[in-house]
Amino acid sequence: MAVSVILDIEGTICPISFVKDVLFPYFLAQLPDILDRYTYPISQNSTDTLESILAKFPQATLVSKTQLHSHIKSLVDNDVKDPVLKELQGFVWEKGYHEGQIQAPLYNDALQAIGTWSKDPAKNVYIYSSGSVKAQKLLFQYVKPIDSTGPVESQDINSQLSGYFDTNNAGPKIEASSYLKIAHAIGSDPSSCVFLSDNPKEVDAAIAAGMKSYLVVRPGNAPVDSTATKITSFDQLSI
Ligand SMILES: CSCCC(=O)C(=O)COP(=O)(O)O
Ligand SMILES: [Mg+2]
Repeated sequence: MAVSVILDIEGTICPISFVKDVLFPYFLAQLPDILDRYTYPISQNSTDTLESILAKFPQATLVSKTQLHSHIKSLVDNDVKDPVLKELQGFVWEKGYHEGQIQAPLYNDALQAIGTWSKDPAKNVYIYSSGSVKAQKLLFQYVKPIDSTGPVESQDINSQLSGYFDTNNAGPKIEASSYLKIAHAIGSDPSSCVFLSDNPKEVDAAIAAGMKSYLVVRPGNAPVDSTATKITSFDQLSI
């Protein structure tokens, strides 16, 4: 039976430091200029893509640039996996990736395994991240091996992936129902799915849905208390 491998991103295939030290600071640096483009309160009927995303933040925060900035910054500072923030971040990071300021460092074992699995007719690789589908596609368009030094040409590995899931199209990552939804969407029985993540609550939710799931432990990840089977490299998997 075909195996569907479903991968988390941050802390699983790329370091948390890439998100915290590169993506988030880039986003926060762009934010004041982006908020300057609009008049306040933010319109609920705008045809402008970014303004229509901003309009989804709580109404009370839309009254002034200062209040909206402070709300968004607090979500980022506290690493809140807020779907509206994640949608906005995808659009803001786009410029950084396209202009060559951002490249995504992927762990070598993950990069190699994705390449190998994608060539195997009995395996498909999917992504399930809190980052929006737009942000996921950008990240996989501008990949570099984690150990590369100096400027390297980005690799676009989107063709190796069979589908993308986020909290908008699948639901919260710590609920079993989201994993059942993904299995249904990709036409796989949960028992044929393997989910890999650094978050024990996500691993537990996938197992509760009937999937196999492993906790990925990477350098820089916070210590976790979990009874789930742990791996430190995708090389340790036999799937
Ligand atoms: C692909 S978007 C960048 C990462 C991000 O914003 C995020 O929240 C990642 O969370 P994950 O579910 O992949 O741990
Ligand atoms: Mg993660």
